[in-house]
Amino acid sequence: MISSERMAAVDENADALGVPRKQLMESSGNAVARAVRRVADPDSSVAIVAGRGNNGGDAFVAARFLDEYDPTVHLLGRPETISTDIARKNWEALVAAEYDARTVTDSKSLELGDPDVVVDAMLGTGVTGELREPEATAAEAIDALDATVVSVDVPSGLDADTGERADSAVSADHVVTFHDEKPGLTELDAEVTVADIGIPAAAELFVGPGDLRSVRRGVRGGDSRVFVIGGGPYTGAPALAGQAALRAGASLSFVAAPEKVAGQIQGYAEDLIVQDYAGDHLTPDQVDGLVQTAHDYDDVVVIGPGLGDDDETLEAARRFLDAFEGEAVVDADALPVVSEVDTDATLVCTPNRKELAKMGGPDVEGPLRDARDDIASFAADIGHVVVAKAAEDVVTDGERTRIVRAGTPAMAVGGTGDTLAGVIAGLLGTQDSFDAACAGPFVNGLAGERLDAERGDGLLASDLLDAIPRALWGDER
Ligand SMILES: NC(=O)C1=CN([C@@H]2O[C@H](COP(=O)(O)OP(=O)(O)OC[C@H]3O[C@@H](n4cnc5c(N)ncnc54)[C@H](O)[C@@H]3O)[C@@H](O)[C@H]2O)[C@H](O)CC1
Ligand SMILES: [K+]
Repeated sequence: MISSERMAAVDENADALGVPRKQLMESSGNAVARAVRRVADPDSSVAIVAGRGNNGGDAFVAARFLDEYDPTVHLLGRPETISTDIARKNWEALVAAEYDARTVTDSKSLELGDPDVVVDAMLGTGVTGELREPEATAAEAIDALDATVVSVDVPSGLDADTGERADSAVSADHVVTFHDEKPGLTELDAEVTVADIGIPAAAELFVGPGDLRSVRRGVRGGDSRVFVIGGGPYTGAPALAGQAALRAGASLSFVAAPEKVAGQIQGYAEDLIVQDYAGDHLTPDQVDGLVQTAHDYDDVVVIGPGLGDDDETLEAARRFLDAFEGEAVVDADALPVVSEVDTDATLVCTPNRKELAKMGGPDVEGPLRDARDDIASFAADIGHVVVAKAAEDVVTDGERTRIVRAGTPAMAVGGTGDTLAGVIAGLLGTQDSFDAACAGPFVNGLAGERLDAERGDGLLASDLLDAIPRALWGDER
């Protein structure tokens, strides 16, 4: 089962892996032609009714695989209004090859005749709202025919995710959908075929540029604040995490740190708002105040960077996680307490392989990706998202598991885990925790790749900070 949003991301990931959409369209069209052949007799007449998007594009391809039926193709609109170049190229190929390809500029001139089979390729996952003209009249004309209706991807007018039907949605006898079942088709009274269109499994397993589409929309539309609880023996880590969160879209970034080091942390970056508490390390008596602040301001918390593992500090981290009910990234020294608390918070844990074992997860020798099932069952046990960090990261919420290949050996330097924790936190405020956990290491890794390409080795974690926005936004703005 796959949602339209995820389908679009997987399409884009396939493209990035070298399987372009035009190739997918060719496979889609071929699958539609096979379905027509299954329901048609050798002397059947076939009419194709196509819209102006890729749904129509699939049918233009199908026409080329149905030569023996000499199909009539009706494009609902002028060719210059075809909305994608891959669909337009397939239309132009039909015209150049002298198929019976007709353009219908007004619904009254739609002449379907009396075909035995109709291919409904007006609207697929791009449909929005009630059917407009000429699709609405065309849908009624299709339903009025005594023909077998084969719908491309979804019956036109049906929402692929919810199954909601627009008033004049097409009633299909058969549906050929692509790559995976669509939630909106489960209750449909029609024969549904799921056609494999050659999308590599890697397009779903490896986080890719397609996974950033929804993340960008979220960041653009959102407004999140991050609250780093870190610092003590170390001062750089909370500063890197706090700045990385801003670079990934957080609007404000606070750091709560012991007064002994607060000034030093503030000194790293004026962009951080550093709040100090008494002493030189986190102690349990600070916890209530920190929880109150985090709840009052609905902050995404990052707990752990540079915190230190003093017994009192670990007890404080335990109490914080016990009481906190929001979203938090847990990193570094705070990780071992996660499996000791029963928290209502939504956590994203970011252990490296040593920390993974230390927090009760699998003790993995080789590549983490080979142990992804064990890591997934650990995530399911603790009920939180786990980002197990290595050359290739494993991200899992216990059900879904993705691998992040982005990054370079140059990133094996102190502090890149802190920027990662900050990037995830910066995204968490506006994303589902699993999506933020997948996008975070991908963006952090892309930033490292770009810097490595530009400068070669000697990369510093602090160099990543201003490369994060470009990695997140790509050439989109
Ligand atoms: N991996 C895959 O699943 C692949 C799917 N393919 C096919 O692509 C379509 C989705 O194509 P898209 O261009 O995004 O949108 P549509 O063709 O569904 O429709 C957009 C088209 O229709 C117009 N429109 C939208 N709403 C309405 C309305 N209510 N009334 C009238 N017209 C409407 C809009 O203006 C656009 O022009 C998917 O379903 C698959 O069939 C790829 O071909 C291969 C990979
Ligand atoms: K359709």
